[in-house]
Amino acid sequence: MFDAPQTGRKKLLRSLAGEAMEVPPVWLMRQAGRYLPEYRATRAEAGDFLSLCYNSDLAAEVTLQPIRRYGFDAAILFADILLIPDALGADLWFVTGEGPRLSTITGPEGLAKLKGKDDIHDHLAPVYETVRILARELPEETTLIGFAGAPWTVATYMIAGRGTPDQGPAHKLRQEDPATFGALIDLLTEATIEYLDCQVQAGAEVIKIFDSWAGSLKGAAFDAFALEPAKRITAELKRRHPGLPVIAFPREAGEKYIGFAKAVGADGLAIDTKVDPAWAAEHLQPDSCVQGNLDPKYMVTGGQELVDATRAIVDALKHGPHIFNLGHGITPDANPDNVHLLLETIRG
Ligand SMILES: Cc1c2[nH]c(c1CCC(=O)O)Cc1[nH]c(c(CCC(=O)O)c1C)Cc1[nH]c(c(CCC(=O)O)c1C)Cc1[nH]c(c(C)c1CCC(=O)O)C2
Repeated sequence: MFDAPQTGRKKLLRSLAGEAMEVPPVWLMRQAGRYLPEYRATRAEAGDFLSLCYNSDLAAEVTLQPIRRYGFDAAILFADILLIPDALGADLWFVTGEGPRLSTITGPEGLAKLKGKDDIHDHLAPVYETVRILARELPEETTLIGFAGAPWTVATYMIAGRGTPDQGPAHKLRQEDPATFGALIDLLTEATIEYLDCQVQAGAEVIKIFDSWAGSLKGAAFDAFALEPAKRITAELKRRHPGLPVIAFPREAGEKYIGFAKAVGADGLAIDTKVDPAWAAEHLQPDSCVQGNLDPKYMVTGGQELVDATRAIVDALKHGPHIFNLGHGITPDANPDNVHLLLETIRG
């Protein structure tokens, strides 16, 4: 931690290597999204969200749009965490205004219908091609982030067949049929390793693991199904690609954020809006680069409140490695001008 400055290296990689910076690197979750008119136009051209994900040229185009408009320090591959279940054979579709729908897994028969961990690549080839295009086309100072959902979060959608407020169906399977549940987590862990390995081979420089529903796992279940899979994925990716930086995002982990990055072997830890940045500086930054955590609501409302909240986060985290981001994705009702205000506040 706190290495000597490595000028010349990309800013985001310097933060992940442990360097504290006066002006932190910045990117936003969902920075390519519906709040941008150019995204809405490209999405209309693609037809629907999934067609956009699997159209390499258009997916690369929407990834580049926020980089052109704002000059963020990182671009994140445009794809979705649910492409893995799609590749494994769980039919996936999106209902406009509602969200994802998939076939459900309620027992061993549902699991048996899925493909193996090595049978996903034909389906995911367009994603790897998107990464290759981006590796060629991004400005040299911009870091390319690849990603996947964490096994638990992806499993919650595969088991319920949709998003759920409390991940109830996944908790039920976990408790009532631990063999099926455990086998699903193992399959997802192994498939995710192969998927992310291919993203890195195609040119992704950093990997982020999104565990959006980690907070609904408590105690030993958190350790077994949020921490352990992230640790397995990180260890295997780093074995295959020594030096690869990994960012973990066990959203709403609360006290369980403490020690998570170290236990997993992650270089960065993304924090949600509920975490106090001063607490993160004290408890999390000694172990890892901290990424976060402005409330996305400020991107809708803007003004002096946005400026003050942004400065408070930068100040609280400036003595250690920090990547500025939101605590969750930017929303479709965000005002694109507020992103300029955010960047002026951070960069001066
Ligand atoms: C749970 C989850 C999903 N997807 C994702 C998560 C984990 C993070 C989180 O909690 O937000 C992650 C995700 N989704 C998307 C990305 C691309 C990278 C990025 O911009 O951050 C990433 C990293 C694009 C997307 N994924 C989705 C959109 C909106 C699609 C559109 O209508 O154009 C985008 C830009 C769709 C999506 N995808 C998913 C849902 C529940 C929805 C519907 C909700 C919504 O419409 O906002 C599953």
